[in-house]
Amino acid sequence: MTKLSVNINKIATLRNSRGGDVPNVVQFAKDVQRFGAQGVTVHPRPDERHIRYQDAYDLKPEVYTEYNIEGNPVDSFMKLVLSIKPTQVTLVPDAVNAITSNAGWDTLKHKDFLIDIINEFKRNDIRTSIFVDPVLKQIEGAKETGTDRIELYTETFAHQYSLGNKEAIKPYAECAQLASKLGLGINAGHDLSLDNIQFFKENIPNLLEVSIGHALIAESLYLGVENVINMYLHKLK
Ligand SMILES: CC(=O)[C@@H](O)[C@H](O)COP(=O)(O)O
Ligand SMILES: NCC(=O)COP(=O)(O)O
Repeated sequence: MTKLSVNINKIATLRNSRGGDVPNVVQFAKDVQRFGAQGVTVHPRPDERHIRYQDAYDLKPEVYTEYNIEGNPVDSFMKLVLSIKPTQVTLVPDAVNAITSNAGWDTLKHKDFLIDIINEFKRNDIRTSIFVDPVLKQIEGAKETGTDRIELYTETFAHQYSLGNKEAIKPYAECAQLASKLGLGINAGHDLSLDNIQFFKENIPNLLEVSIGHALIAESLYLGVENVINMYLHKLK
């Protein structure tokens, strides 16, 4: 079975656009777990434009499934994760001003840095995962860092699949096979959706967890809007 971890960054983005507390991110996390999600993911960025550091603390007592905190291990992020002690930390090399994550780690170039950071989290009993492109030598490099898991960066797959190119799964399947052989756990995320998730899952052996945010929230709007319009119409009769 592959676990679904719901990335709730978009809920924070919507809340922040009005400055109040609607929608409430903690309530949303409680609800997705009640509906069956097996994890909650947040990706706090230093500018806190999406999820805020305080949200990550507030979520800690309410996330009774797997709590996954993603981000670039700058000092403030390290401090946050080490004090919350989530189930898993996913290291992502995102630039401060990037709209969203747009590349995996160069695990060869940053090997020593990653080893130090991963050791620190493992000393604190936090499972580690590192965000990587589907490139075999990067998986081998990931193994050298001592990480428990990798997260395959699925943007290219999702884009190519939407264009009808099913061959785009190949490098992911090859990397997953290698990762399994090396004893690395396999997560995946970025732009996974109701359209592509089944095909991805069927072709990736030993897929432990996917984290999904952007598409899942957009799909929830579409799949829920008819119901909400009808509720308004009913009250306006
Ligand atoms: C690590 C990753 O794949 C990203 O998708 C990220 O977690 C999403 O974060 P945003 O919602 O802030 O773009
Ligand atoms: N790690 C990927 C993630 O948390 C969600 O990415 P996306 O579904 O918002 O693209």
